[in-house]
Amino acid sequence: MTAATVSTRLVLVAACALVDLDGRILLAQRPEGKPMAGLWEFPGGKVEAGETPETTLIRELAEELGIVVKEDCLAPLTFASHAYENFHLLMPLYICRRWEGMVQPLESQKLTWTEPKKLRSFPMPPADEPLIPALIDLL
Ligand SMILES: Nc1nc2c([nH]c(=O)n2[C@H]2C[C@H](O)[C@@H](COP(=O)(O)OP(=O)(O)OP(=O)(O)O)O2)c(=O)[nH]1
Repeated sequence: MTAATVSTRLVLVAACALVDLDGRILLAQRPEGKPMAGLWEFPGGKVEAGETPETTLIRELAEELGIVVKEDCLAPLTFASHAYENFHLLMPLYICRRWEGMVQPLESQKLTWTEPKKLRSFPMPPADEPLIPALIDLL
């Protein structure tokens, strides 16, 4: 089997950098018991059958944070393409500056708002590190 035919599972995850009025970004800590527990990530989740990345984010942001986001408030910024051991992650990253409701940790996850230039002080999944310069440039 050549490298080109080795099968790897492609997992599509939609993620969102929520940006507040001070230009800070929301990170959520992955809970104990999950892979990469303790690392800080952008809210989001796997795109399920029948969903678009935008509808996934609208669902996940409501479930995880209790906020209502409209599709036209989700702006694509960049994406991650990263080979994990068991799957290949393809993760579009959106920016959202406008939502309804107060951000709450509905899944008992720790949340933090951080300035873009301090993002590197939070341990993040390896797929996320290449995304940081795009956020610093934008904000
Ligand atoms: N939401 C999010 N997921 C990320 C980021 N970076 C990164 O590598 N991931 C990975 C972690 C997971 O393997 C996958 C997200 O899927 P998920 O949140 O539905 O998966 P999970 O492991 O928490 O839980 P499960 O649904 O598989 O039980 O993408 C990120 O910044 N945000």
